[in-house]
Amino acid sequence: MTPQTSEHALEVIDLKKAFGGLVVTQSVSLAIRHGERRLIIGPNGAGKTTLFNQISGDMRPNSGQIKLFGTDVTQLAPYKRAHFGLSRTYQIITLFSGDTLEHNVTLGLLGLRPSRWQMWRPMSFYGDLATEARRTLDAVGLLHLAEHPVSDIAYGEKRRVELAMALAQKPRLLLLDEPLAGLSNTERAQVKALIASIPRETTVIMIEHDMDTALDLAETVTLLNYGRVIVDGDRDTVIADERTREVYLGA
Ligand SMILES: Nc1ncnc2c1ncn2[C@@H]1O[C@H](COP(=O)(O)OP(=O)(O)OP(=O)(O)O)[C@@H](O)[C@H]1O
Repeated sequence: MTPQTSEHALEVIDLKKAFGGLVVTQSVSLAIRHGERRLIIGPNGAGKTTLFNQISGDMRPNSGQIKLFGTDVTQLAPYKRAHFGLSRTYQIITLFSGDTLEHNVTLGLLGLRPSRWQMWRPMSFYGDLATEARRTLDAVGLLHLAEHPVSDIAYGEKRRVELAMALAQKPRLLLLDEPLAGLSNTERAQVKALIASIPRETTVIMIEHDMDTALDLAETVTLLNYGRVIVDGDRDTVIADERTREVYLGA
């Protein structure tokens, strides 16, 4: 398939998804430009993660279309979408806790390679990947912990490892699912700075409940409720909108 050019990094067109009788994505359409910083907000259960799952290919919609950089990827498996430059983090940390940070990042990088991880092979076999993994850890200020098991490090540090793994793939489109959840103020500031430093070549879509922090990072905002887009547009307009206050801020 030849990737097409488009002014949009992502287009979601009339997407629908139901779990049995529960409709969680109701005719959702979105258009996100190259380099845009989009925040997705909405109450618990609004369907934010389910929308991400469909964009990443972890879940298939019942109907509708998803286009990455102008190419319809609706029927493609997640790893094929990754080839278009899509990368994501999950709401729940997905690292292997018994393994070292370096090993985890190496595994993440390996996801892009045709070869597969062989447990009996020494790390040195994956020389270039291990070097890249260490560079990745250095970029998020965690190189000194490279040899430590993930179970030894703080929650905020795990979040940074996860983010670093996603960034190491040099994504063109990055989906961040609640990257600030459960962090202390210090950790929040660190992760926020890391997100702010993501280059413009990467389009960023972020789900986040912590509006105080996340709004600074966003240019545009989409408010979801009961699986529907309620308000969509530039940040200040969405925040000032009556419907946002009704749904999200409870005013
Ligand atoms: N695999 C599934 N099977 C059945 N129902 C599901 C499944 N995944 C999500 N749901 C339901 O879909 C609805 C939307 O869930 P989703 O996690 O997308 O919401 P959310 O906006 O991300 O919420 P939160 O802010 O709490 O993370 C919820 O009612 C949830 O229980």
